[in-house]
Amino acid sequence: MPKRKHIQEIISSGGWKQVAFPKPFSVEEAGGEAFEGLIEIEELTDYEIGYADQPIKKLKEKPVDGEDVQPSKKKLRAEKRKEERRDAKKLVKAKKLSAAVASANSGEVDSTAAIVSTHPKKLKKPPAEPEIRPLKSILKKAKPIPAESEDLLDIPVPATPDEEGSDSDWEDDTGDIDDDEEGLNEITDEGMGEDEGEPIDMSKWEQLNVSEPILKALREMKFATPTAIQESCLPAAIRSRKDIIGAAETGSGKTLAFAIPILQNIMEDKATEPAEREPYLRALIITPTRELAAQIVKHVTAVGKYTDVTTCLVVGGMFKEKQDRLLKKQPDIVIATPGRLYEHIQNQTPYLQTLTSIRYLVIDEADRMVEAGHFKELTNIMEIFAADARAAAKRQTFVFSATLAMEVDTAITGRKKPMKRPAKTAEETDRISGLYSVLGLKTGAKLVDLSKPEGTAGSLVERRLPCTLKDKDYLFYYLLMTEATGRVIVFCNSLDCVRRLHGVFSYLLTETGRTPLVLHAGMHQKQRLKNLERFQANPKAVLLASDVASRGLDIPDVQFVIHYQVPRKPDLYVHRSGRTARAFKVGSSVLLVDPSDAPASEKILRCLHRDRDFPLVEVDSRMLRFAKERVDLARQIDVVEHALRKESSQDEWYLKAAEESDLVLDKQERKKLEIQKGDGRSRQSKQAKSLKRAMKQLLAQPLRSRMPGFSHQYPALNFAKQKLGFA
Ligand SMILES: Nc1ncnc2c1ncn2[C@@H]1O[C@H](COP(=O)(O)OP(=O)(O)OP(=O)(O)O)[C@@H](O)[C@H]1O
Repeated sequence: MPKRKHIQEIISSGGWKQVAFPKPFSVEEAGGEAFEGLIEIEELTDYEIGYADQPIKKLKEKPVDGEDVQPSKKKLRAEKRKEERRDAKKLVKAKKLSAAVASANSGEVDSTAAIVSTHPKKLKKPPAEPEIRPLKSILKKAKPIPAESEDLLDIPVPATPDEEGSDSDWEDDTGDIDDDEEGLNEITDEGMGEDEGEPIDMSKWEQLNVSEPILKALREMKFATPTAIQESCLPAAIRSRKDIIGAAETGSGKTLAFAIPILQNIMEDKATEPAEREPYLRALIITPTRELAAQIVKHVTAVGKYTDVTTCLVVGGMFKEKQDRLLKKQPDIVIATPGRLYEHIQNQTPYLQTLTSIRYLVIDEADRMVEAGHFKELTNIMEIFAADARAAAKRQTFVFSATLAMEVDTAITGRKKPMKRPAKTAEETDRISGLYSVLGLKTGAKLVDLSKPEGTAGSLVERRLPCTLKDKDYLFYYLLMTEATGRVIVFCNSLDCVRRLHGVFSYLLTETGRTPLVLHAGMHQKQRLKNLERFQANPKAVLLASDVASRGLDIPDVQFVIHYQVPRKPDLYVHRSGRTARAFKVGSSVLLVDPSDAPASEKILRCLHRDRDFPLVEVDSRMLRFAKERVDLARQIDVVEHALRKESSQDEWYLKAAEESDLVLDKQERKKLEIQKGDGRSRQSKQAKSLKRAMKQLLAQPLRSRMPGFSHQYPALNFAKQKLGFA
């Protein structure tokens, strides 16, 4: 319904002028009684109307060129009339206010006062009269007033919806609306600029000394509060510039716990250094995987968006020449994997020749980085750093991981009763103290260990599904069909396992819109990144991965992690599971435990201080039957497709070899090969087609209609327990 417009005032610079009628005026014709007694009709010339929602800003005066602008007599009369009206209004308002105050003091509710409070527009006045201020603005601004200074306007009148946003003073008070006049008026009409969203209170970050450019980015990212690890690390890292050893659960924001101090400290360094100083490499962040390095670049760039700090990614699988070009731009921070970084050092890439003088060093996933036998290059790099003692003394080092404080080398046999973990100091913790010497940490480093004995994220739901090797695929698909229906990461211990699962489930999952993607170290880097992008783009995607994806990857909304094979090391279990339940969101992890996995599973429980096994996944036997039916068909398709692929590649190889050695194949041989190339005529090809048709039919049948009475609630029947004798 259109809003009725309230006329606030009419200002005229003209005068009243008689309206002439072409014929004598007739009361009857004009509408009868309403016009009785009418003598003449006059119209007001040259006026402007002010509506409640559109007040008059200023009367426009149009001076004639070369003339002094003198107000006409008519104009002066109009001004006078306007002033008289204003005075009269003020008087009425003042009386009403006095009445309101009197009634407020006496505890009575005065209806007149209520009207005043609900129509603050009527309190509007020219700026020259500050003694009458809109109630709402006063109430909003009201601070406790000492008894003796209480004045007439301190009336506790609640705001009404009508008042909301109807007064520009009120909006000025909020302090977060553009103070442009036009804008204010627009917002007044719409009511407090709802589109702007709630202002974000960043005071928690401010208390940690985070500077404005970083605050601005955090505000945009809607990160209103620091996480516990950030809260604990930032003061020591920013104010005291201490070395930091940080351990906290997966997905708890460790990246920003080092990224913010580094950005902030670099900004401060730049501000205090002579402007003419040549750019130099200030910080180095080393991570175990390329994907993680690329992700850290993104995080640092996002939070450093409003700073002048620059970054560069240096990882394997990228053209070295391109990296050389990027390094020539003299970035402030290099984020690298150890192998490629060391290659650059050996090749004497000019910008990295000043590497030892870096002020900030981060070793992310540090426990993995210093593991014996891994990252030999890192040891070499650390030796280069250690050689310059003066630079080392000035350097601030950050060492982070979710499993930094975990004792992972517990023997597989002989389950011990979990012991209460004693509090650790930096030097007491074996794994951590090892880092001191390897990474050249200074004494007095701040140890922030927020990791819990149970190791995994608090918001993670952990379960297990015992199975035989034969049933593993069925139960795996059962999970994908029933519970793990969102974005899922499936971890395997070997590349062979990843490849096999991809083969078996490729067609089946693709048909249900969940094309499985693979990620392992044996792939081209470009394909790795592409698959990760595709995984992030599909909310139902399934990623079949090796442990290259287990650490650090922060993919939003991963609903489920399935350990198709139990990891052989407990810290890997923590990291794999940590790809879900990130940033305190809920997520699930299931261990598929076949008999060969049992010892590793035991080890995990022991290391993570669990006194009982993970709870079991409940399995609905009827649903499992459908899973079996589909998986069996999928396996057949895989066998035939595999044979086809093999044949086709053999033929191609044969033809190519024949071509290269100028062998002339006779017609018959060529024909035979072409038939076998599988263009729909070969036996396997036909078989594959018919199997796929069968699969389509199977998938087209809604599960519910095939199971009368099935309610999609899983009855408490545990097929696995019963069938496999784990009950
Ligand atoms: N203060 C914050 N408020 C809200 N979200 C945050 C905050 N800090 C970080 N995050 C988000 O939380 C997620 C996890 O952060 P991050 O990747 O740094 O975790 P992590 O502790 O390094 O995990 P992992 O141990 O697996 O490497 C990211 O998406 C990050 O953007």
